[in-house]
Amino acid sequence: MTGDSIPTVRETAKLTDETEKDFIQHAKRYFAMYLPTAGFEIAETDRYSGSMKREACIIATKEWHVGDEIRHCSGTLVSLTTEEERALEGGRDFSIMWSSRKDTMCLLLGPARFVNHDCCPNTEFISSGQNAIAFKFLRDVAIGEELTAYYGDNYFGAGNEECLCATCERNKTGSFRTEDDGVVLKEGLRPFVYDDKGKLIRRSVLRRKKSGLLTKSSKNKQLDKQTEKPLQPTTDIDCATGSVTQHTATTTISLPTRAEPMSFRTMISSARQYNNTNRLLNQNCSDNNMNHHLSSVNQEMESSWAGVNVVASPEIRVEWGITIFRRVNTPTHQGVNASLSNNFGVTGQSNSPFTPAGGSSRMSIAYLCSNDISDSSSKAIVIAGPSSAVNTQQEITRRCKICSEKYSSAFEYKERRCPRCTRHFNLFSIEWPLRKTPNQKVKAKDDNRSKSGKNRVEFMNSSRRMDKTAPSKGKNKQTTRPRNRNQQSLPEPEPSGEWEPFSTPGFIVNTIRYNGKDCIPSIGTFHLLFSCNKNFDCNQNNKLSISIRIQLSRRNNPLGCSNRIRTHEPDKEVDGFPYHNARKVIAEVLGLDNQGFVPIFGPGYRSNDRRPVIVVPRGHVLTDDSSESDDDVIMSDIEVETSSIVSADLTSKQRREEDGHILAGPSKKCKF
Ligand SMILES: C[S@@+](CC[C@H](N)C(=O)[O-])C[C@H]1O[C@@H](n2cnc3c(N)ncnc32)[C@H](O)[C@@H]1O
Repeated sequence: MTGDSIPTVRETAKLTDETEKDFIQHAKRYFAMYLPTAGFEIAETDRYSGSMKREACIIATKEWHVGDEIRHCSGTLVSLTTEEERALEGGRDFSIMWSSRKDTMCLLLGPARFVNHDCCPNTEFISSGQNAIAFKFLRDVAIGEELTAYYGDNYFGAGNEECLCATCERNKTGSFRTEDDGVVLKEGLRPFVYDDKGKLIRRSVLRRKKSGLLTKSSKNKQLDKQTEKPLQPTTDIDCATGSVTQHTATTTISLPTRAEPMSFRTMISSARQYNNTNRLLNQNCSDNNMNHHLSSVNQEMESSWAGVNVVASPEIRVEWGITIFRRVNTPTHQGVNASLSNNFGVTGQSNSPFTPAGGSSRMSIAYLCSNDISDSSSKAIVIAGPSSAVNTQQEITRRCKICSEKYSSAFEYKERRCPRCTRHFNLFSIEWPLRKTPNQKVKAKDDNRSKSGKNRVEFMNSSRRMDKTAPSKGKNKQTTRPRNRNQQSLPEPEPSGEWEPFSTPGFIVNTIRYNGKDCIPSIGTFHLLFSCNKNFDCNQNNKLSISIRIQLSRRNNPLGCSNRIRTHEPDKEVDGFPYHNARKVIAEVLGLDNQGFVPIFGPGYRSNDRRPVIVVPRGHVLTDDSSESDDDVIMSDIEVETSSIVSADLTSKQRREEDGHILAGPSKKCKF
């Protein structure tokens, strides 16, 4: 450590009284996801991107009932200037909403922004303080069910014609309607087809192409906010029968004039605007029908899986519960592929780089495609239907012993657990979807760690924890070693392929102090990033201010990806650490042994390989007092010393070479 005084994040990031408060509040919004009472988690889905890439969604981790409010899944609305709106238009997918209250376009930020739209949603937006929103349940929701809300009548094109929600699928509305595109779509398939060049394309895009509506230039046209048109008729869909009734509403909203039909970001009515529709919709949403639908979907999945074998290349890219790889499949097997579980999402053409449907340049898509799918040199994975002669070299499909979902054995880290349940276990030391409440000591089952009696997590305050743990040995990171050198966990497959350019300037965290002790991250490089909302997220008042991420480089990343340290040569020491269990290593490094540190990833979740992580002592974060969630997270005990990153936009190769070395600019320290 150098220097005595440690500037705070406030100083480093030039926060004012106002923005510092907002900043912390916003960080807490994300941290609240990890409270035992949160009742939801961010998961992944391929529903809204046609199995070509993944998007985030929110799923319930506990049962919710009509009228319940889910306060921890919150978000804030930040007004956008016209310039900002334009800037966002071209590129990344933020949740742009029209707020009638503010009378302006806004960004919805915070975990709430991962709630997807459904025409028959199970939640509705509710106000949760000034500029903040949360959700109220309109139906009972079971564990594992996706939480959805109604964005508006024209969010996904006029009358939501491009909507991909489960209700539209069931009712053959939105993107699932078949009547006017001349493409025969088999029952059960997603609304994606192959175009003349053999590329997989969204049906609505094909339709527009054919009708001459979609031209290159039209894609880039800016939103013309000036044009006011009457709100499209409100549509009531009977979730059960699919019958549609239209009502005319009196409110006006802005509609774009661009030639490209209104697409995702084009139009959202405010939370208030959809309420009437929503109420009507929900009168028609019967749980029985839903359940019936769900069970038929399950059956469909089940039958699609029967006889399906998967042949994987030896090089499979594994990220935190997500495997992304190039795959090949034939159109004749679309039906099978479309029904596969989350781990098998991508459909593409053999030997041809994949082009995202609709030319979308949304962030999540860009990441996934450029990482994996467009890399034509990467090895392919073949999904073959029942009739094919298949080779079951490496992978077999398994059913998770915890959640019963099917997954590929290639993604298995712990015995018979799917990636999601593994991740959950790594985070919370208890099986999905449970979370321990403070003072609850749960013995981990079926896990090596419980056998050794180690790694049981107790919740306690920091003073008790510090009493119990041995002081950190040595100040130098190179000399800090874990106590248990015998601890081993399964090595993971190394990711293949290039890393993405890393474009967010920020800081390298050289040291971490916890409760005044030197806690030097010996493994990997911590990047404390102060990024503006154009990149990830922002707080509610200062639109271009910071969000916090301590990001770990992927190589040697103790917390990112699968929660294990990646070594190129498993079982060898990395900076003096011989084993792979990241959480344990961090705990060791921080002198906290097995008391539990929680890797937290927050803003930017979707950019899968940029897992923003902050290390927060579990005892601090996971209090059970949801009414005072703002005070739950105490970051002040963690101090970090940073160097500014002098170079941005590194290529993956540069990044690999320069990690932690050349990049280091002037050294700074900050304290939360
Ligand atoms: C507020 S975000 C929701 C979170 C999003 N899935 C993500 O990963 O960022 C809105 C975006 O999600 C996708 N989305 C959500 N609901 C959808 C639906 N019913 N149909 C099509 N796309 C949807 C669209 O890409 C939309 O722009």
